[in-house]
Amino acid sequence: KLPPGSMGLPIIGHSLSLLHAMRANKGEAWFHERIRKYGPISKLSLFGTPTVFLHGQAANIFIYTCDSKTFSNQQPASMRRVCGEKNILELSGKDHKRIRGSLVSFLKPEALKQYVGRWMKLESTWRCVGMAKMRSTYVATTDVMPLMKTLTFNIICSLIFGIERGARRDALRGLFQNMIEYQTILMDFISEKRVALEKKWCFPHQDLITCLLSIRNEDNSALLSDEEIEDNAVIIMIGGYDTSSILLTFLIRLLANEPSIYAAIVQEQEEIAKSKALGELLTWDDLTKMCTWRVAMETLKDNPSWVLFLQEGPQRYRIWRISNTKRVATSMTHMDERIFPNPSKINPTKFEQQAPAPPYCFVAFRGGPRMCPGYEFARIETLAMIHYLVTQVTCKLSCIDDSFCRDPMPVFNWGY
Ligand code: HEM
Repeated sequence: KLPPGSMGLPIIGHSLSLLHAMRANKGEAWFHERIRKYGPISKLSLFGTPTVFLHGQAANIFIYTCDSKTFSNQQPASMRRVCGEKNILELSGKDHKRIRGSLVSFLKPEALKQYVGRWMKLESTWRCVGMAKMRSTYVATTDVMPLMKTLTFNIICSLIFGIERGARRDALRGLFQNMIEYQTILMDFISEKRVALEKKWCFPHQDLITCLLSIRNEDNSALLSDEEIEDNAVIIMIGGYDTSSILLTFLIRLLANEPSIYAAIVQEQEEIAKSKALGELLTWDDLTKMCTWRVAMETLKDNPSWVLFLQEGPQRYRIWRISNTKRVATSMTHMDERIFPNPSKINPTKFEQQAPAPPYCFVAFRGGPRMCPGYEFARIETLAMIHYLVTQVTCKLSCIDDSFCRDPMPVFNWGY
């Protein structure tokens, strides 16, 4: 039996109050209040659909490991139109395993290690966006989010297409706003790279596209179709661009707000910089030594940047007898006192001092068979960026208002 009020107003349900809370960046308080009133599992009506609210480690394990008949990972129709039917988020079973295996063969640490030097040449990226010019003691914070977007876009272009500068990359950035044209240019890239591979003008692990084109079945036929490569290059661009730029923006905001954390990070990064000869690049070993990633994890704990859409599969999920379950909140475990004591206090040593969090409780990168395959790439990208940032410029907030709202991704009120 449902507690009175748990479903909200007829038709509207709780949509307006949740939207209002999210826009005011009080979404978390809204969810806490719900847990307090109705417990960790409750039913509500959101955006015209009956919805289940689940909270806790067991709920996360269930959501992240159940089969696609219970919940499918399908994205909303608008997202499907943009990313195509063959993108990894839409797939399940053998197809999901095949595509994921191909992506992971390029994104796993052993593979990334070979490219770390190339990608870590971020100084050139900084120069491209005029960062080097800002060697003063002051960065205009209104520029942080767009700047991070430019930088992460450039890096992801290097990862997917192997292009590091030039008019073609600039054109891609403009086209990314218009997906149809972007997809056309992507198909051109796939054809060009196929020819380049045949003529041995490039090597198979040069970039993501050459890697995916080179993976073969036992009979030497291609493992992935062009459509699969195209759709997954789009999803990597979307998955690895907004998320990383949002993480970096939150991290820079944190450094500007927390002088002691900032000082510790500057000290760590300057020691690494001093140990290098002039022009020597960061290495994989440098990155693994950096405690700065713990601060990034704390930032992600507070601000997960991914919205998860799940849909009920053909087999109805009977416990709650919900006919059309649409959205599930999973990151509330980050704020659970019993799992992360004093959860909203940013303390980078927390991950060091405490026993590791129980599985499926820190879920900024999800968990289980669909856990983010870009985790290691996001880690090296973030660390390299912060290394160059704190050793070259000083971060200060230039305005008092550093608030943001969720739409549903974070939108920084001072950012655009
Ligand atoms: C701070 C950075 C990042 C965060 C917080 C993040 C977070 C996530 C999360 C929560 C998921 C699960 C989505 C779901 O449940 O449907 C996911 C999936 C995924 N992410 Fe990331 N991600 C980040 C960076 C990246 C990067 C850099 C790449 C690629 C280079 C990437 C590629 C993907 C892909 C392909 C999936 C789908 C995996 C699958 O369905 O098997 N992500 N990510």
